[in-house]
Order: sequence, then C-alpha cells, then structure tokens
Amino acid sequence: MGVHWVFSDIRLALAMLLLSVVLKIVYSMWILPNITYLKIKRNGLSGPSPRFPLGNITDMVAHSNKTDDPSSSSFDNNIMSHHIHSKVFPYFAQWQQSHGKVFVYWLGTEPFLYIADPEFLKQMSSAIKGKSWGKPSVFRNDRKPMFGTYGLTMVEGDDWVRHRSVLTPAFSLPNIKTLRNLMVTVTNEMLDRWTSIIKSGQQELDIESEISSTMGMIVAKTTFGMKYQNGKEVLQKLREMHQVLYTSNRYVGVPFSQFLSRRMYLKAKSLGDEIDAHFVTIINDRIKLKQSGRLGSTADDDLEKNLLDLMLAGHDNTKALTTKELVDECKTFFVGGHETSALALTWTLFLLAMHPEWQNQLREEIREVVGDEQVDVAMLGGLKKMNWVMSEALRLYPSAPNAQRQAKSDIHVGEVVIAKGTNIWIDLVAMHHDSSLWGDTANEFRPERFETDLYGGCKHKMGYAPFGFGGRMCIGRNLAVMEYRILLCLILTRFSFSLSPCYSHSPAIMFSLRPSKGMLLMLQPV
Ligand code: HEM
Repeated sequence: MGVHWVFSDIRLALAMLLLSVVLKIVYSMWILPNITYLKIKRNGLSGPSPRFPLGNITDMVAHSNKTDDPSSSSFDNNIMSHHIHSKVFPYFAQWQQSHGKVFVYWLGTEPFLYIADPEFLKQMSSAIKGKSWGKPSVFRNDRKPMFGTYGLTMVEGDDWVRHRSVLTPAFSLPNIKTLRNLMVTVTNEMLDRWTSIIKSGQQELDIESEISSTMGMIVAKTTFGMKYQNGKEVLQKLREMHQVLYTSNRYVGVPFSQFLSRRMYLKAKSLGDEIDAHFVTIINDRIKLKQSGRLGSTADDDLEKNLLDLMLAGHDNTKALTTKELVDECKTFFVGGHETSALALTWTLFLLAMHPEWQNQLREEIREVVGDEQVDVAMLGGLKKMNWVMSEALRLYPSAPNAQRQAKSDIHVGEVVIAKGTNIWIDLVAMHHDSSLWGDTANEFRPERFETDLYGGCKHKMGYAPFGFGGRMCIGRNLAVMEYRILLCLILTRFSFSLSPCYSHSPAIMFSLRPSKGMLLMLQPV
C-alpha cells in the first residue's frame, strides 16, 4: 500500500514537472512572441503571414532559391549590375512592395521589425542611448562560436558600457597609427607574391581570398602579435566555421533548431573551443611579457605594442576585462576586423576593375599626394578621391549589410510603440540602393557624389550608414579606413587590373556581403 502511494506521488510529481516544462516552452516560444507581435500590429504595421513553427523562413528560402536559379530572370550573373537588393535579400525586396519600408516578419517563432525607412530609424535611434539597446537573443546561440558571449557585439547594458570604455582608447588615432609599419610589411609581402605569380605566367588571381588572407594576417599581427603559423591556423579554423555556419540554412528562431542541426553546431562549437585555446595562450603570454617589462623595449616585431596590449592597459583596474571577456573580444576583432575590411577592399577592386578611368584618377592622386615617399599616415588624409571611392563602394556593397537591435523597453516612434522585446532588423543594402533617397543613379558607381557631401547627397542622413548608427556604431572604423587607404595605395602603385572573363557576379549574404564565387581579376604590373 505504502509503496503504491510513493509511486503515484513520484508519477504525479513527474507529470507536474513535465507540464511546467511544456507550459514554459509554450509561453516563451509562442505566447510571449505573439504578445509582442500583437503589440507591434496594434500600431498598424503589417507583414507576411507567418506559419508555425517556421514563421516566414519557408518563403525566405523559396525566394532565395528562385533568385539562385540560373534560369531565373531576376538576376543575370553575367550582367555586372549593382542593383543588388533584390538579389541578396529577394524576400525583403518582395515584402517591401506589399508592406512598405517598415513591417513585421518572423524567423521561426521570433517576430522581427524590419526597417528600411531612414526617418523611422532616426526617430527610433534618437529615442535610445547605446547602453539601452539589446541584441536579438535569438542570435546568441547561433553566433556564440564566432563571437563568444562577451564580445562587444554581443554584450548589453552596463557590461557594454564597460567594454566599450576599456576598448575605445585602443582605437584612438594615435594608437592605430602605430600599427602602420606592420600593415605595410604584410601588404608588401602579398604584392611581392603577386609579382612572382605574374612572372610565372599566371595573370588571373582570386583577389577575394588574397585580400582576406592578408587582412587576416594584418589583424593577427597588429591586434594580437600572433606568429605567422598561429595566425594562419586561427584564420583557417575561422574560415571552416564560417563555411559550417553560413552556407546552409540553420533555421534560426525555430524552436529546438539547434537539435535539428546538431552536427553543425557541435562542429562549430569544437572549432570555437580550439580558437579560444589559441587566444588564452596568447593573452597569458602577453600578460607575462607585460609584467616582465620587456614590452615595447626593443625594435623586435614581437615586442611592438599591439591592440591586445592596449586592451590589457586597463588590466589592473576595476573596469578590467577578464581573460574570458578578452578571449571573446579577440574573436570579435578577428572576425569583425578582418572580414568587413577585406570585403570593402575586394568590392572596391571590383568596381575599379570595371572603371579603369577611376583607377587612373586614384593613381594620379597618389602620385601627387604621396609621391615616391613611404606611405605616411598623415598624408593619407589628403587622398580625397580615394575617400569618395571608399564611401561609394561601401554604399553599393556594404560589407556589413544590416544592423540589428532588440528593444529592452517600449520605444515610442511617433504614433508607433516598439514593444519591449521586439527584435529589429535594419536593412542597410535597401537604404543604400533606394532611388527615392539617391535619385536615378542609385545603382550606379558615381564616387563624385561624395565630393561635397559626406552623405553622398542622400536625401536623408540616416539613409547612409555603412558603419551603423548611434552609440553602437562600429568601434573599428578609423582602423578600417587607415588600413583600406594603405592597402589600396600600395596595390594601385604596383598593379593595374581588370575583370577576368571568368568572373561571375554573384553577391550574396553569408553573414557579410560577399562575392560568393570569388573575385577573379587580371593583374598587370604598372
Ligand atoms: C570597412 C570595414 C568595416 C565595416 C563596413 C564595419 C561595419 C560595422 C557595422 C555596420 C557595425 C554595426 C553597427 C551598429 O549596429 O550600429 C559594426 C560594429 C562593430 N564593428 Fe565594424 N566594420 C568595419 C571594420 C571593423 C574593424 C576593423 C573592427 C575592429 C578591429 C570592427 C569592429 C566592430 C565591433 C567590435 C562592432 C560592435 C560595436 C558595438 O556593438 O559597440 N569593425 N561594424
């Protein structure tokens, strides 16, 4: 009798436990997102109808497959059109036609507010400080192997303030100027290799992988003082992880999707752990070197100060970042610092290959401003036309194609209330190509539009945001601009280039905006 009671008590307890788990799941994955959705809809915003449990993912995949289909008329790979929004975000382009520039769509059971309206963005941004923004929690798991948990792109609130204030001085102009020598050395190594390749009779090169490796080595050396072999290994693992995570559908936002793609997540996690181990060793070695007082004491490359040393400068005070936080920042800078910058330069070389007249103008400007001197950081500011070209390349092909936010409290934008918890997706590609903002030449390469106006004559200043906006704007933009100018100067003074007949124009979103079939250029020494 007694035993029977004990068993039925256990059964009851288990049933209650199961019920509470199920209720919790239903509440967090269905009821809560729907409450948020209803609040957004109450503002009169519409959007494509979602279907449980995939939301609008099926439509997104179908639109993407249609555009990738070689028989589809929506985008011809052989035509070098810069009209790329409907190619890279076909579903957003389609939904914009029915629902306007602000609407709601669903990734699985997570509603997202889509924004491609600069006035809406301006009002939303001015209502909120950087500290009060969140980042969509639904991306946390997905991006953890790449950026960790505590990198600047992921942290929120007071933690974000602490990280940003420790890291900002590391990106000051005087500090990043000290990285110039390493950048020149690594770039010249790449260009010497190009010369040998051309001498051996080969003229065609995949510039994307060349620039990406070189920028990776620059980040590895300038940021962490990594030795060549270590830098190469981390780069290799990051590339593998990128391949694992961003070339297949991961069903982000769909309940239990991590179990559906379990092998993929385990592979990404193990690569992430291996990269972490590299960084832990580098950080601990650097702390020891710092404590020994040898850092910066000789002309030795390894002892030259790098970005990690600048991050470690605050290591002894109360705001200091812990080793785990530093590891995640290292990963963040490795990925953020190399990929976006490499792509900005890759797309620039593509545009210049299409426009030899602009190659000549830039070469002429370099001759006038820099002459036969060594590339000097102070002189780089005088390269005005190069600035216009960079701005125009980042407008047509923004390497970071979107920005994301999450509302941590209700935000009022005119009559609209963006409810606490709402995920927000800002489509930079759409705004950068919007003819109502840029006129009839929106999809043409016209660097001169930036001659008299930092915003390229865009009718709304928030319509041009290649480095993001507000307090969470890109922390590395000064570094990126300096690196871009140094590399482009050195490339243009040694080579001229044109598009290879084998190049196929296939811009695609693989986290960043990439040429998905590489960037084949024909090179000639100048
Ligand atoms: C051309 C090159 C680059 C482009 C186009 C670019 C673009 C962006 C964009 C669009 C954002 C999001 C801003 C927002 O959400 O409002 C961002 C954030 C960020 N970028 Fe960059 N970036 C570049 C280079 C770099 C470099 C060189 C580094 C570091 C070495 C870097 C580190 C970061 C970090 C850490 C954040 C997060 C900032 C925060 O949330 O406080 N980026 N970047």
